[in-house]
Amino acid sequence: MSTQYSVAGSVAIIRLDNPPVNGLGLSTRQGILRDLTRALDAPEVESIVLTGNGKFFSAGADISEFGTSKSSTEPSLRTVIEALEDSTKPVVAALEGTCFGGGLELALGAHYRVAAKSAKVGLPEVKLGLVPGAGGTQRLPRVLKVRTAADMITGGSPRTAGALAAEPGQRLFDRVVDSDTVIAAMQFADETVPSGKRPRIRDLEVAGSEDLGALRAQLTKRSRGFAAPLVALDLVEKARSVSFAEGLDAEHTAFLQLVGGDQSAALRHAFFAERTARKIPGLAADTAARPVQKVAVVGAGTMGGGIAMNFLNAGIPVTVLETAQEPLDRGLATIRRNYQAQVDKGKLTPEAMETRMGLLRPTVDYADLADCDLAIEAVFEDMDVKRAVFTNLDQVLKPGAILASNTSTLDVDTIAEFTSRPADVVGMHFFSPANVMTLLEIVRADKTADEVLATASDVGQRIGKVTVVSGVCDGFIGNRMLARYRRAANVLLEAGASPEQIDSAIEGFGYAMGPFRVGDLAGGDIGWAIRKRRYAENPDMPRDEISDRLCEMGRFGQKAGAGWYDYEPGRRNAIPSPVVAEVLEAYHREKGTRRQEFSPEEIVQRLVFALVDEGARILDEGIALRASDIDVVYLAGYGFPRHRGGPMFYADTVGLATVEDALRTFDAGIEPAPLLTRLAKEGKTFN
Ligand SMILES: CCCCCCCCCCCCC[C@H](O)CC(=O)SCCNC(=O)CCNC(=O)[C@H](O)C(C)(C)COP(=O)(O)OP(=O)(O)OC[C@H]1O[C@@H](n2cnc3c(N)ncnc32)[C@H](O)[C@@H]1OP(=O)(O)O
Repeated sequence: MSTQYSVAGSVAIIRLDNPPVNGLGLSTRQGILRDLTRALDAPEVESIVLTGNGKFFSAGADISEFGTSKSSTEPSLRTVIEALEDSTKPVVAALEGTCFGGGLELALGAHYRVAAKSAKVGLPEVKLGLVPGAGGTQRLPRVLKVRTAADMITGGSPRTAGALAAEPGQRLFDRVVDSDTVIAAMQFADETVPSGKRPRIRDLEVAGSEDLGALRAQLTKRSRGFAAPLVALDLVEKARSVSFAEGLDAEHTAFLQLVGGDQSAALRHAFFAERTARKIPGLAADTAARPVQKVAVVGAGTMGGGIAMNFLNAGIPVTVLETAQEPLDRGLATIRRNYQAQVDKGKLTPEAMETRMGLLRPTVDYADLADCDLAIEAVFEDMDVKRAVFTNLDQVLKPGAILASNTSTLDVDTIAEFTSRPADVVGMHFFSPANVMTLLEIVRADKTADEVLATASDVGQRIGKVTVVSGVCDGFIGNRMLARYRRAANVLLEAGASPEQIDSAIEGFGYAMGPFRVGDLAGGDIGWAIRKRRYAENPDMPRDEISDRLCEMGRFGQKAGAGWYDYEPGRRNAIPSPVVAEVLEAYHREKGTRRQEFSPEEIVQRLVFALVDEGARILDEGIALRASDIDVVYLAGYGFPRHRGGPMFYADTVGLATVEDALRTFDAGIEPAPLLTRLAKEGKTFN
């Protein structure tokens, strides 16, 4: 059983002990009931303390049990919670570390709660496409302001016990301490708990009548088809209008409906996929990451500055190198300005900002990098420039240091050959803005050593990134698939669809922005320059005629006040453009083609299945280690709707045979990826 029982004086202590996070799986639920019975039967025991292991009270229900018989095998979590409530001896929950989901619901079943001020409590079920399913929607509004409870349940973000205890009228915590929480709970049980009094949250009324209309409007606007937050809000509002028992039943019904649905399956897939992506199969068992205590960043531009901030935020000293003092000063000023903006918004204290800036060492001299354990190059995407940088790094860095390139388009194998130590070279592809985007592609070159790969992955996680290993190919995983996605959008445009039709269809699927609104945001000038260079290098290359025409008109997007859409001065809302409409009409007149009509469903299929087809090729070539890694790349780095699980998971839910058939229909000239065809034929899935 996954609990430990002990008695100190007249207090029984039930300690959850189910590594790694005290998930409330069946064995833990059984252990709590067994120990509770033992405490109730022990004449020397007058009160009971329920606690965790210091780092975790509990991370909630065992998510891996959902979909198995264990999750609905008694004792259910509700049964355990009701047993605590009905205990004839007072139960005090001692909350330390993380207390999430079913873990908080368990604590709400205790008669009293003593928490460490730093304890983090939350109901993150919506992030899994669920609602709290063991009374959280009905108990939390009885001990906090309804709006606070609603925000926590519909948003899923945790709060500290210290912050919640400061809320006027809160009845969630009976004590919040800075000292040892279990001892404080024992003392509370011994000295403060009135004999015989065992208050139950379920007997309280929901206090206050705050209007939740504004929250509902906000959730509705942001939902983009994602159901759980609004279902959760309905349940919180129900807590005000029906009996506790009725509310509990409504919650249980809602939970069962959501846990059996596609959106929760997708989000649970995403949760585990991100954690699986950290694991690199095939590494030698004794592979250990090298220590990284000092980092160098070469290039203080937008990417270099953002990359440096990741390490400064993690308390890791950074030496930033530029070729000359002026760009170096400019880069440092940008970093300082970014931190100041966070201070101005109250997201960072001035002291923390100065601490981070104090870890930053600027230089124009490569010799100053000699003591760094990892150097990350973030300079112009030109192989000659990379050669110069890596030649210098190879000359100055100490043996064992790791040389990483942030390149998003160039061959890391080639870059490795610029050095005398190709085994120490790896790609670390950050996404802009590098201090904000969570995805980090770790690019494994042919000669990259196992421990270098492990180190890059480990460092990525230390700075809070979602890391995915990619092999070397043009665009690695994400950008290679993006090129297919954009091509599919252009094919639709050339066949007759408008930018707004395409964008609104994919945004209805759940993307925050469609490809043309993204294009206007990013700006069309850089892409145009790359296309012109490639046209010159390869005259037979098919032209992106419509895009080229808009660029020739100076319509580079928001920065130019016009692009695929028109924009009012100083505003960013995209307005369908008569000019673009005329460009499209002229294009079809010149081609002698009739504009075709496309349903939103077909538009979505064409764009998403193009991602799937390229993902299948990437998987088949071994560029990606797992289909779920591809999903992680698209969820963490490319705005794929999280409640769809990623392109490969989505294809699994649609059915690979359906995907293959559709691809053949859209373009008879393109043979779907062999892996896709093979799996479809065998009735299998990617994940
Ligand atoms: C289909 C029919 C089903 C019918 C069911 C009927 C049953 C009805 C009863 C309903 C009861 C509902 C109870 C409740 O309302 C529901 C829940 O509690 S859902 C879970 C809510 N909790 C969460 O979402 C928290 C998820 N975890 C995290 O956010 C983080 O893990 C953390 C807790 C903040 C810790 O972060 P880190 O320290 O970074 O650690 P990791 O994230 O790397 O995790 C370490 C390790 O643990 C695994 N893990 C974490 N949380 C869970 C979990 N809740 N369940 C299972 N496993 C978990 C994680 O995957 C890692 O594993 P590893 O990669 O090391 O193998």
